[in-house]
Amino acid sequence: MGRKAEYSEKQKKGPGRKARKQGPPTFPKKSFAPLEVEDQKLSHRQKQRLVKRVQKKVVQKAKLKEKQAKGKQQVRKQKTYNSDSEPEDEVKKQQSSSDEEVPQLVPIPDIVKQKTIKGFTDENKDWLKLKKQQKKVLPKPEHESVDEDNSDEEEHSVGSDAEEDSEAELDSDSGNGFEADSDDEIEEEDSEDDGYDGTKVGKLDDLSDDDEDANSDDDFDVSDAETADSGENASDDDDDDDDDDKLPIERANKRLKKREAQEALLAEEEAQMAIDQQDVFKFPDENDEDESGLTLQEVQQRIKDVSLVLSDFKKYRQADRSRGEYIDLLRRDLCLYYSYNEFLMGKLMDMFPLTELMEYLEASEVPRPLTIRTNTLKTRRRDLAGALINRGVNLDPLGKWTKVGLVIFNSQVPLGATPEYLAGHYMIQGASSMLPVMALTPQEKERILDMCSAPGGKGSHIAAIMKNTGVLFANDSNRDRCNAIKANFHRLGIVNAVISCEDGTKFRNIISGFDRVLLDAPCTGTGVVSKDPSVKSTKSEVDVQRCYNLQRKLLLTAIDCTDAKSATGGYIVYSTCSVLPEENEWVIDYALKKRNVKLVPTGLDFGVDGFTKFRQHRFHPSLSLTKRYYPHTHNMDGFYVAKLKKFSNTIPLTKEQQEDDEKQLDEAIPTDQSTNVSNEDDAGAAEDTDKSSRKLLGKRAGKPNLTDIEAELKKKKLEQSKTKYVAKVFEKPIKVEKKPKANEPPVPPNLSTNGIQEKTKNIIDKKAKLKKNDVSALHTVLPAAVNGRGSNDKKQSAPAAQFNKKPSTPSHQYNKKQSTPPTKSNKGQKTLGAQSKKEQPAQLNRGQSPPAPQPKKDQPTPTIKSSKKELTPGAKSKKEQSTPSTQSGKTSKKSALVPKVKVNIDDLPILEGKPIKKQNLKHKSKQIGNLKKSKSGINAKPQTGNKQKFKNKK
Ligand SMILES: C[S@@+](CC[C@H](N)C(=O)[O-])C[C@H]1O[C@@H](n2cnc3c(N)ncnc32)[C@H](O)[C@@H]1O
Repeated sequence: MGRKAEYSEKQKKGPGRKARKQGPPTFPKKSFAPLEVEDQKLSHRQKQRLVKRVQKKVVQKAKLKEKQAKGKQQVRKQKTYNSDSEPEDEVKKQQSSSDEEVPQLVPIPDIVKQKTIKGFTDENKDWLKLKKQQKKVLPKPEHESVDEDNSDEEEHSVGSDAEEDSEAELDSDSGNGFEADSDDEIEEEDSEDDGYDGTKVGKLDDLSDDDEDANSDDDFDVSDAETADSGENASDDDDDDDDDDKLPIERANKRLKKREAQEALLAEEEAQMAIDQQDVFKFPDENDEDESGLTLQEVQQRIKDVSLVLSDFKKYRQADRSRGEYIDLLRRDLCLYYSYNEFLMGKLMDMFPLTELMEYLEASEVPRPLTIRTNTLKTRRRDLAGALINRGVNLDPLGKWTKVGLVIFNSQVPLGATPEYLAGHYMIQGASSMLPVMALTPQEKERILDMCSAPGGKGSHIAAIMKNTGVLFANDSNRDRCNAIKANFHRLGIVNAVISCEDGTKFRNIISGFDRVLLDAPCTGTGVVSKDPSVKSTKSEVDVQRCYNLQRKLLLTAIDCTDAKSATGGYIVYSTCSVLPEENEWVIDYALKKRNVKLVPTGLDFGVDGFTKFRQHRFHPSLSLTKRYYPHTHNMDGFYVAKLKKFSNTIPLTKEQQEDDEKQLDEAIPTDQSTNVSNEDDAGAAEDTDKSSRKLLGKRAGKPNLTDIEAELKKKKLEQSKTKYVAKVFEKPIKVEKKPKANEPPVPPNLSTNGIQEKTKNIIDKKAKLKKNDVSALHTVLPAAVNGRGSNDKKQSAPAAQFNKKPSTPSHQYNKKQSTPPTKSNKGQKTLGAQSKKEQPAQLNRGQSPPAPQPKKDQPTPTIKSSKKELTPGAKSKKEQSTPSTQSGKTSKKSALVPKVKVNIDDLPILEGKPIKKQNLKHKSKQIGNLKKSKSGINAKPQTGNKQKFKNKK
């Protein structure tokens, strides 16, 4: 029958050398467990080791138990603090899980490599080590060195029958289904040896549980010693097992961390106790005069303290102090610390919760990042960025929300003077300024109005999106700022724009039917405090009132200028750089009530929703569609954007209602206050207010309307300024203050006689005629004014008029002033009045326009000529009359006694007070020169001539 077939499978040889090379070794602990099962397969040596190991294990476990029993109580205490101290099983688990990491953490020392080169020549030389030296190394106290050397030795011992052993282990592995390869098994063997040899191994040798147990025996001693040394409590014992596989430095580190954690915990407890126990914050005494001597740090500390009290008022309050008192104190301190006025700080405190307020205030102290907008009419952002980077500008795209914005981190060149800037490749513009235009979503070929456009940042953005098609109307009421629009549009290559300089509130009478309107309204600028810190201390309630009234007027006009039936648009975007609800939500809420518009989403996917309520006020719920931007949340200036859609061109109000609205806006009184006024005052007073407000409207057309409060304030200011003015410059004339009866125009004292008044009137008439450039009339007029009182009249009445109107300084106002008085009186003035009437639709702007001052400029030239020709003969009489004028109505007799020169010098201060005209000044300085000469007795004759010239000229 032959021999029986041998079916028992041959032992698997396992992966060959090539396979061994692959992958890093892994050492799951279980792969070493089922040794009993595979007992028969163990080599003799292995069996010996196993026996040893089991013996040692028993001894070591007994020791361990003993130790644990001792330190149990202390360990428990420490467990709460020490997350690392865990039961033995867990420790083992941890160790086994950390096993895999160990080989990576501990590199094979060079010594080992050298040794392996000696002992082994195959690919295993890297990890197989000679065992010979083991005995020499064992006595070494240092764990690390022992570890290293040990490993070498044991590797060597394993290495001697590496192939066999590994194969045996692999078999066992395959039987258990674990993944360890032959290398792992060999390592395991080595580690076991280490354990038995009682050496501390810090790397591969620690991988098995048995080894840990074995090693822990020695380690206990060591760690005990260490614990004793460091004075640490017994809780460390728990970690000893865990620590076994760690280097001393790691163990020290662990202890340090533990200690730190404990200390932190204690500190926290202490702080909490201090808070709980402290007699919190002592409210400063009102009579305490140390207040003024507080340092900034002390103020800051007090802000913190009061904030703490307010955060848990019941707990920390001082019994006799109300919340209001704390809030007041906080407001004062915040004002002091951040340099705000109380009004604005109060507004901000109303808007933000305390913590957010602090963030807002802090953020407002820091300037926002510098940003630029690519002008897509001329370049692409990528190209621009490249060009600027080449110039040493460090930049980045501004954000995902914009395709044209770049943020500048730093620059070696001034960004307002690079060739790219000059070529119009970009506009320096705040990030927030791009938002309203994005919300407007301009379309090509549309008709768009930018109602308050200067200096043209947003306007030029609109034009760029329109790709220079359609028409952009860029309007601003300020002529100087209009020039800035012009300059920017030129630079940026905008060719589809019409720039106008009109009062926005009147724009509906000029042109309407726009597809879209952007109203970037004038505001208090409370959102741009970091740019203009003066806002913090200068803005008052009056400013806010004035702004929001103007804003409401402008918004209604913007809506009226929009065509609801526009095929592509019918949208209005309203924006401000203010964070105050009065200038934002209130304005929109007002427009929602007064016009056929509704709020639509802005299309901006970030920003805080607008308020639907603010303190006791409630707004239309759709106001949540509007967006707010803050420096502390969006790292951009405080800003507000709302988008309205006009759904009907009809105005849902009767004409009367509209007029009422207009009136109301012109009165510029917030509803609450107006009711107060009407309640408090009688009907007559109310009427008066009405009239005055209408007056204001007339005078101030095109300018922000004044509230009653504002008017009052202005009055006060005016009076103050008068006093100042009088004291400093016009002491003499004002002293004379013999004001004519109420209805009469003020007449200077020296002209108080009827005849002189008549002559004055005549002069005014004639001069009005002169403005018609009637030179022939001039020659007839001037002889009539020969006595020069006309000029004196002007001298004194002009300043009077001037300081009455002085507080409103802008040039357009000045021009207006010039045109206003003539309308009140005679014919010549009527002509002027007619002129000004013609110009009225754009009063502000026209007022600013150069033609208005021209007649005055022209005036002196012919006067001088004529004075030369015709006035010289009457010089004497002039002197006689003009002299007393300076002596404030005293008799001509006295004046006759006064030396001529002195009189004229006395006149000089009056000249100083006149409106500054360059021409006048020139002549005056000449005159002064001459007069001084004459005073010194030189050239007496020409002096009179000069003086007359001077007077006539005036
Ligand atoms: C916030 S700025 C406009 C900034 C501009 N949109 C930009 O992006 O460059 C407000 C402008 O409104 C102008 N303004 C003030 N009152 C106005 C009025 N009644 N009509 C038209 N413009 C007015 C101011 O001259 C100022 O230039």
